Amino acid sequence: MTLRELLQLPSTNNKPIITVPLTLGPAEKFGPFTQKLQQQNPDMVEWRADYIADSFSQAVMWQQVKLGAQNELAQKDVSVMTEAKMLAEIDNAKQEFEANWPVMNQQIIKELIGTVFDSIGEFPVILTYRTTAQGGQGEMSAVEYATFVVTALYSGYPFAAVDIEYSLDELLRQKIIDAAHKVGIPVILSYHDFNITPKNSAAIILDMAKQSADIIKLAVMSQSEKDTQYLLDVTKSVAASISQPLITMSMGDFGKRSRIEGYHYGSEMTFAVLDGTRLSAPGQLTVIDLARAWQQE
Ligand SMILES: O=C1C[C@@](O)(C(=O)O)C[C@@H](O)[C@@H]1O
Repeated sequence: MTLRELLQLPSTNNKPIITVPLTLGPAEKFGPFTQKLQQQNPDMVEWRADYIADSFSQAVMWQQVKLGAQNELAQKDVSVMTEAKMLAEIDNAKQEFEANWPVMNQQIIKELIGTVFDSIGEFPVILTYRTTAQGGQGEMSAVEYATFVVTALYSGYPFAAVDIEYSLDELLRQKIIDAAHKVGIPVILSYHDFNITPKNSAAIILDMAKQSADIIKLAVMSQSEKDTQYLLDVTKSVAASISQPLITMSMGDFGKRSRIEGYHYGSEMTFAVLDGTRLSAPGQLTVIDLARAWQQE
């Protein structure tokens, strides 16, 4: 089965799936992104939740509640004794907040996802949260991260796929895979190396293909034309020998070629940006650049 078929995307040409990362933070508006998205019309959007979700974490939300209560108190004209008593009460309220957090967290995550789906309309969405250790922006612990992703999967919103990193703790990884499969969402198992192109890239892909994931992705840093050609050759040599669709790319300037030509070697998706300022990985081209390069093939 091709990746297009698996993700139920219409097939308009023989080109790979173009996915645009959505990397908006909490203070940013969706409008300009949505407008460009509709103009440029890629196949999919990858919601990089790590750019925004931490702003709604338990610690951040408690700080907001606490600050609100403290500000209210500061405006009241109360004695030192009363103030001390009320401050102690705020601290007690923390326990109540913690007890209520799981339900609040579910509601917050659902609202956040609702905003994303409302903003990008009909475009299929890949859910990705990547921690700083995995090359992303997220600061959640592995457990918080897994809770976030599983909650998002169970939110009822129809994600087209979920992306998880191969380096994630195996038990947590399986928990996410099981949750995704329960609600019929395909899993992209990803491997990133932001420094080099590992010499054993083929073995890494074959190893990942043994896991119960539906799509395999490898993104590695290219430091030379040779690295990029190696990655393309590896892609060609393993794409047919694994049962899942494969996505590969060389990151960095040397790797740009792989984002254009990868599909000739068996990579079925390429990531591109709507404008040159919002890269989610080094070396990404714009959708317009990609189209131009394909016209010249
Ligand atoms: O895994 C990938 C590929 C990527 O790292 C790239 O190099 O284009 C960009 C990420 O947003 C995405 O999750």
